[in-house]
Amino acid sequence: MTQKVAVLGTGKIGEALLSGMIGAGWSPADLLVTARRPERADELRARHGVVPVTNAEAAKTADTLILTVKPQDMGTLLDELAPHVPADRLVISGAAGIPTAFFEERLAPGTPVVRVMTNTPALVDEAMSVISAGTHATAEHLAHTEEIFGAVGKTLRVPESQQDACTALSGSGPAYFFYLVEAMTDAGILLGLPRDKAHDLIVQSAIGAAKMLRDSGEHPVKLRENVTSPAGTTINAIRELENHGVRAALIAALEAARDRSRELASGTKD
Ligand SMILES: NC(=O)C1=CN([C@@H]2O[C@H](COP(=O)(O)OP(=O)(O)OC[C@H]3O[C@@H](n4cnc5c(N)ncnc54)[C@H](O)[C@@H]3O)[C@@H](O)[C@H]2O)C=CC1
Ligand SMILES: O=C(O)[C@@H]1CCC=N1
Repeated sequence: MTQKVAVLGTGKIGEALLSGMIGAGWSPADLLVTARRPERADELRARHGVVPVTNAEAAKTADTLILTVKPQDMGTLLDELAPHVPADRLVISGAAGIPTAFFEERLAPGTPVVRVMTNTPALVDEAMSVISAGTHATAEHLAHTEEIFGAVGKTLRVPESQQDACTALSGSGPAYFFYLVEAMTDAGILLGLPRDKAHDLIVQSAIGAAKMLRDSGEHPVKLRENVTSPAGTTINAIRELENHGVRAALIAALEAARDRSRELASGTKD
């Protein structure tokens, strides 16, 4: 039997996932989508050939439901879905903060729930998706979730107690790198480079550094030491980063993101 997968609330993350799944060989005819606005549903059908349905239809028809609405919209979506979701459906949440218990309390007893935190590099099949089982999710449900999210990048299983930390690290992680690139490009302007050239230099340096981090097997400290010549340029920059507390700022920033993820657990906090 064909496995139908529905993405409910198909915004940025939902569409990235769909696109990756189709690229990995899923048939668009087996992918159902829901959207709040009819124009958005039409756009998704035109772009990907997927099948727009209502939330209730998705709940009745699909074997796997992937919920990708904002955490603050999850309670309303679940109120709408709960009467229609049979207990043998796999429900995957892609929302920040919301624990699997939130879904289990609102859906039929025994419904398997898996929580996933992915990130926007899903758009280029380089996502990091972190996966945790709820009370009733089996090894098979986790494997199916890995198959879906494996279409857009890497996956890692973690205990649900680590999800808020992972959200701070990899869920929000791309934003920190974009922020760094933005700030370093400004520095290039200060040093007299045209913006487009500064941007290209930084982006290629970021790609090179990311590949070395992933492929060299070296610790980041060693990689940084290799750049840092005695009495050279880099150590002067590093001293300024330390003087300005950048390491402490990053630690505090990620702690704040983790705390916000915890706050979102109720599914109502604006
Ligand atoms: N943007 C990011 O970097 C990441 C986001 N997430 C999580 O993914 C989820 C989605 O985030 P985005 O894609 O950025 O948001 P988004 O706002 O682009 O997409 C959410 C979509 O859900 C739709 N929606 C809301 N209520 C609905 C309903 N009842 N029925 C049908 N559609 C409904 C909205 O119209 C919107 O198109 C969030 O829970 C977020 O925490 C996870 C990892 C990374
Ligand atoms: O900022 C957010 O809440 C979402 C979750 C992780 C990345 N973006």
